[in-house]
Amino acid sequence: MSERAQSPASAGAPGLFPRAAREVAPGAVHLPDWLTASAQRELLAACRAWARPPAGLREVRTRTGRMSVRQLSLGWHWYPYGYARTAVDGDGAPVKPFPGWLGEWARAAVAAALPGPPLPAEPYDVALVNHYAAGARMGMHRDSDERSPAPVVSFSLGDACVFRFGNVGGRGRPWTDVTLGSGDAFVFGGPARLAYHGVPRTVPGSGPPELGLTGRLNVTVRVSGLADG
Ligand SMILES: O=C(O)CCC(=O)C(=O)O
Ligand SMILES: [Fe+2]
Repeated sequence: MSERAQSPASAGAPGLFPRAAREVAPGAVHLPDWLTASAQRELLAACRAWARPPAGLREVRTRTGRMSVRQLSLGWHWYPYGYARTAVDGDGAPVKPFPGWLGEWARAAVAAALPGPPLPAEPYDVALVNHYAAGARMGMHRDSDERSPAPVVSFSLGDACVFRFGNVGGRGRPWTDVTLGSGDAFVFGGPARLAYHGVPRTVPGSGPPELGLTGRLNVTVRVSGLADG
């Protein structure tokens, strides 16, 4: 992997000695400490505004039951198992817009994590925000409702978690467990784009106290591949 580029979000941070980027599987790269403390505060403030109704944080019911995370969407509303323009399994309100700056953060992370392939031609247009209270988890799944092969970019805030990154063949082993901490980014594209992954546990109380977040937030940024309008 080439030397790590600096993101707009981490450029110029004084005294920051980032842990090294790590390719967990071909196409899947962990970028520790990708967001500065101020970028984390900015993203958290945005999440708090997005979390409010209409089309705010909600419980998600899947085929197999209720998810323990609470979730909201931006750009397109994800529900099991598709995308809509309104919170069809929530309050029915129009989904909040996807902010351009978040797409720029995602593209910067992709450029650093996967320097070989060209950046996606289509703009990032969807984000899913998940809140993990103590005890919440996410089972092994694939992000397969998008029609674009563009890499998924995840940003984490607050409590650390175990992020389990598996394979494209099924929910089982082999997998690699990665600790995602506050400010970390994780990119999965190319041969890893449709790999199974999940969050078996978080570490309650492990987030940076000065951030003031209880639990864990994860924001995954995606290209829907769906037509506008
Ligand atoms: O919380 C995470 O780190 C992963 C979230 C995830 O896999 C998803 O939203 O599809
Ligand atoms: Fe996912």
